[in-house]
Amino acid sequence: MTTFTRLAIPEIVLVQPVRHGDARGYFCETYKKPEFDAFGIDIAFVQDNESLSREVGVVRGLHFQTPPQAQAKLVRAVRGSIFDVAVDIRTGSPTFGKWVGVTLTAASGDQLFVPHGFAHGFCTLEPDTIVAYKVDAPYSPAHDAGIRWDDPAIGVDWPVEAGRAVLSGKDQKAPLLADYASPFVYVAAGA
Ligand SMILES: Cc1cn([C@H]2C[C@H](O)[C@@H](COP(=O)(O)OP(=O)(O)O[C@H]3O[C@H](C)C(=O)[C@H](O)[C@H]3O)O2)c(=O)[nH]c1=O
Repeated sequence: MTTFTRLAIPEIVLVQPVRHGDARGYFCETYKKPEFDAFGIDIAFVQDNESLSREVGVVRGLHFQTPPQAQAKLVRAVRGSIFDVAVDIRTGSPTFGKWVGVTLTAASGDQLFVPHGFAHGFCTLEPDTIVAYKVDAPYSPAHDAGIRWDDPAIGVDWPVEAGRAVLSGKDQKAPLLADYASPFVYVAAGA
């Protein structure tokens, strides 16, 4: 059975599927909806993504899609490894502007679930790292948004020096969280 562990921000969940090893290698059910339903995550993924980052220190993020095309994500490294980060951008949240980060490696098969209302990004820890992730809304350029990866008010402890990060032009120009009117609003669990 897959293990689900809520992290310091409880909406962010470490997901650890079982690998069935044998002399050939292993078999792993990398996603099984009934297990997510049983844990209490009601999700219907509609798109699978994959990105290759050739260098160590590639930072992709901090990204999200705005409502009504907000995306929850289930992220894993299928080659190499990443430091994966989620930032709470839900206005009114007790953890607004706070972040959690975990190391995801192809070797471990660990995954991170990031729900709506969180910016997501990662930094590669090995060359030629491939990241695969499922999303529950299709890509919508009109709803694609981001905040600065190195926003000092968020203070993500990235494993790369600021001047050595490999960034897209878009990510270099992203706004600080303080300068961004987040469209996400916190709703307490069970409210
Ligand atoms: C996200 C996405 C991108 N694209 C196209 C758009 C560009 O022509 C090209 C690269 O896009 P971008 O620079 O936004 O790719 P990343 O920097 O890896 O973005 C991702 O980075 C972080 C880690 C995320 O969590 C998001 O899923 C996503 O924003 O792929 C598509 O065609 N479909 C898509 O779903």
